[in-house]
This record gives sequence, C-alpha cells and structure tokens, in this order.
Amino acid sequence: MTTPPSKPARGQGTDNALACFDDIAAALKGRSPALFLDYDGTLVPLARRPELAVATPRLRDTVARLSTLMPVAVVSGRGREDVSQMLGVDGIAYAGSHGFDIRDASGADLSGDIGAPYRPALEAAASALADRLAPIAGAFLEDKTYSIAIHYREAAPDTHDVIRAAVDEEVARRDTLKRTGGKMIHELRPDLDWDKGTAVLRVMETLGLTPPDAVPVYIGDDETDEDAFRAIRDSGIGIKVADAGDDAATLARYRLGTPAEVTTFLGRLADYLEMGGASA
Ligand SMILES: O=P(O)(O)OC[C@H]1O[C@H](O[C@H]2O[C@H](CO)[C@@H](O)[C@H](O)[C@H]2O)[C@H](O)[C@@H](O)[C@@H]1O
Repeated sequence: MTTPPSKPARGQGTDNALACFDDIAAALKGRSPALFLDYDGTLVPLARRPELAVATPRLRDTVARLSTLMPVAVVSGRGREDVSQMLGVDGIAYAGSHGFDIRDASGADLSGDIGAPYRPALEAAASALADRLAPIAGAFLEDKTYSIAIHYREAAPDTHDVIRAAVDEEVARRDTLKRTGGKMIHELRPDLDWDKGTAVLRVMETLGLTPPDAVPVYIGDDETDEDAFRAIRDSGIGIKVADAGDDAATLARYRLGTPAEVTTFLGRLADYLEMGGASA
C-alpha cells in the first residue's frame, strides 16, 4: 500500500531558508540576484489594521543595505505610495495594488495606465459596499486606486458570511472586476490577467535581468504571492513565510517562519553579498 503524500506538495515550501542558506548561496553563485519582497505578513507581522503594521528600523536598514547590493522591489497588495511610506526605504522599486501600479527605483512608471479604465467600476463598487457594510462594526474598506480591500479581521465572525455575500453581489454586477482573497480581506480588482507574478517579470525585464544569468528571489506569505512564486518557479527562488504548522500547499521552494526570521535572512543575504559571495 502506498502512503499518501503529506499536504505541502506543489512547490514543497518545507525547508527553512535559513537552515538551507548555503544551498541558496550556491544557487546565487556567479549570477545576479534580484530581490522581491511582499510587505504585510512578510516584512512586518499582521496587525489589527493596515496602519498599525509598521516596519522596524532594523528591517528598514537591512532593506536599504540590500538595495546597494542588488535590485530590490517591494510587491504589495497595498497602494504603492502607502507601502513605500510604510517601509520608508528610498531607491528601490515599488509595485502596489498587486502590481497594477509599478514604479522603478528612479520613480519611472512601469505599469502604464493598465488599471485606469477599471477605476470607475472600482469606485462604484466601493461606494456601494461602503453603504452596505456601514452597519457592520469592524468591517471597512481600503481604496488602493486599482484595487479595493474589504477588511473583516475586526468584524464579528457571525458577520463574515454577510460581508462575503455583499462583496460577491457587487462583483457580479460588474463584469470588469473580480474578487480575490487574502488574510481576513476580500479584494476587488480589474478582471485582467495581471498579478504579482506579472509585476515581477515586468521589473526583471525592465532592468534587463534575464535568467539564468539573473535569479529572482521572492519572499511572500499570502495567496496572491503564489502568482509570483509561479512566475519564478523555474528561474528563481521562492520563499514562503509560514509557520511550521501551516500545511497549505505552496509553489515556493523554501520557508521562513515569521517576519523576524525574514529580517534575519535578509541580513544574512546582505552579509553574504557584501563579502562578494555571489561573485563568480
Ligand atoms: O501584498 P501585501 O503587501 O502582503 O498586502 C496584502 C494586504 O495587506 C494588508 O492587509 C493585511 O494586513 C493588515 C495589517 O497587518 C491586516 O489588518 C489585514 O487583515 C491583512 O489582510 C493591506 O491592508 C491590504 O491592502 C493588502 O492587500
């Protein structure tokens, strides 16, 4: 009788990236790494509300240090300006609204107006949902220009079905939008084949970074980060932030347990690159 495979199968995501640092270093040897970082749940722990998820000075210093050693981009579901202010590191690329709004390290626009035609539908849906959810304590909307988050972390559990139903109804009324999920949020965004994976590839292409000479390293924790893990699966290194008890399947190859562990990993990567470890 064959034993059924244990749950984390797709990309594995079970090997700790710190424990396997030498393997990762070996994969970077003689190549040009580019670093892509999710924000919430990856660089900072999740908090009750978006504005409470603040970056530590140690994280900020480490990302700034890395930005002098290789291209760095933050790829977030947040609005681009919001996430750049929350992290507070200049001279790196920021992709906001799940990649619908990308600026490179010099501030040049890499996404064009791809999301602009969807803005009226997003506004109308946000307005309708704001009215419908107003009576539900703890539910609130976050407008990220090219996506709208509907937060329910602080709403009573017995309201979650009502919130989900309202979101689904407003999406169903607008065939240009779709709903995606997240950690205690629903997201409305343009119904386009465009996601964090597209954003990563766009940044790589713009920087002239072509695998296998270049190797993207992506660190993320959420279901929208799976799009990025998929995009770099054959060319790069995916690291999922999840504790040991999280057995959700992932396309990432490695795992880190917490945002604190991510900061430690990033510091170790900076040490390694500063010592010229990746040079051929
Ligand atoms: O792609 P990310 O950078 O990870 O952004 C994903 C969403 O993160 C934020 O929401 C999440 O973090 C909040 C603060 O910790 C938390 O309260 C919420 O429950 C989480 O879902 C952000 O507010 C969203 O806009 C992002 O899409």
